[in-house]
Amino acid sequence: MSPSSIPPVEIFRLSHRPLVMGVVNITPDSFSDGGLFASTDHALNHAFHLMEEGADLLDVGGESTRPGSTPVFVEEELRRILPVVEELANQNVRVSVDTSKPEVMRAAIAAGAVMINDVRALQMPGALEAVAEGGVMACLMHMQGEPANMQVNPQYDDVVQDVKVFLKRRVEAAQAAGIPRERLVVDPGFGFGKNQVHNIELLRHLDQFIDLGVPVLVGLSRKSMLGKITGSDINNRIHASIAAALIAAMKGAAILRVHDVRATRDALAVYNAVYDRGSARENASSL
Ligand SMILES: Cn1c(SCC(=O)Nc2ccccc2)nc2c(=O)[nH]c(N)nc21
Repeated sequence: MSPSSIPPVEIFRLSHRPLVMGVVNITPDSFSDGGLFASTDHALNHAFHLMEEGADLLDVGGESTRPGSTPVFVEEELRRILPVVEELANQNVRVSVDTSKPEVMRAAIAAGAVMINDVRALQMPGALEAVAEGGVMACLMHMQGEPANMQVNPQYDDVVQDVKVFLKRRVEAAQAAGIPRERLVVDPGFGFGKNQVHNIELLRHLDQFIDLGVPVLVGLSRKSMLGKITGSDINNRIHASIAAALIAAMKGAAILRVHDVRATRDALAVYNAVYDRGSARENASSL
């Protein structure tokens, strides 16, 4: 495990690109894991497995944001994630916490989280302050509507421009709240209030987000956008996920949020070997 004593911002300066962020769901109804990780032990076992597979950091979530999911109370979300975040941070694992609630942010940061991954882009009252005071990184993601209704009838004038303008405004709001640009990451939010055409458009023009001047995080792994293209069900989307990961990498993504860490790391190693974008570590095995 790399030392987590490295300041959060260093994540992007000391490592190869794109980074691989492994997904650890601690939600009974979590989408692709079907509640396998309902307990702390299951979650920790999975987390350490993902680190062994080569994850650069993990995204720990205690509230499912699947379409139609119902919100979880603060107490329940804290009960789910804190034991996992504390143990992982103690083991020098870089942990991102997927939450929109300021109270959960503050507790997660105190427990050792180095990033807050907010699908609501720090729009909840108190969220900007929690991250600014916590001194950690933040991922600002775009979502249209709420998980309960976001897929009912998503509408955009121009999905790429509309999402880009939203993210630009959130970056500005975060900077105004005292979060420096080097602690920010943006994310178009695939599947969060987007239909198939919107999702494809966003991936095709992902490079448009680079000029926002902050790293871009992408979460495509196993999502229904890929299932619609291949006709594969949720547990058979690894090939499509790898294809999507490489497209995102070619278009400049800096972090990939994935379920299948080893497969993604291997695919990126081939990509980096050809495009020479990896760190010395990537090619060390060939010396
Ligand atoms: C927390 N979180 C999620 S959860 C949805 C999910 O994985 N669904 C899903 C997973 C597997 C299969 C089907 C759907 N997606 C993102 C993302 O794209 N970006 C950022 N930053 N955070 C995210």
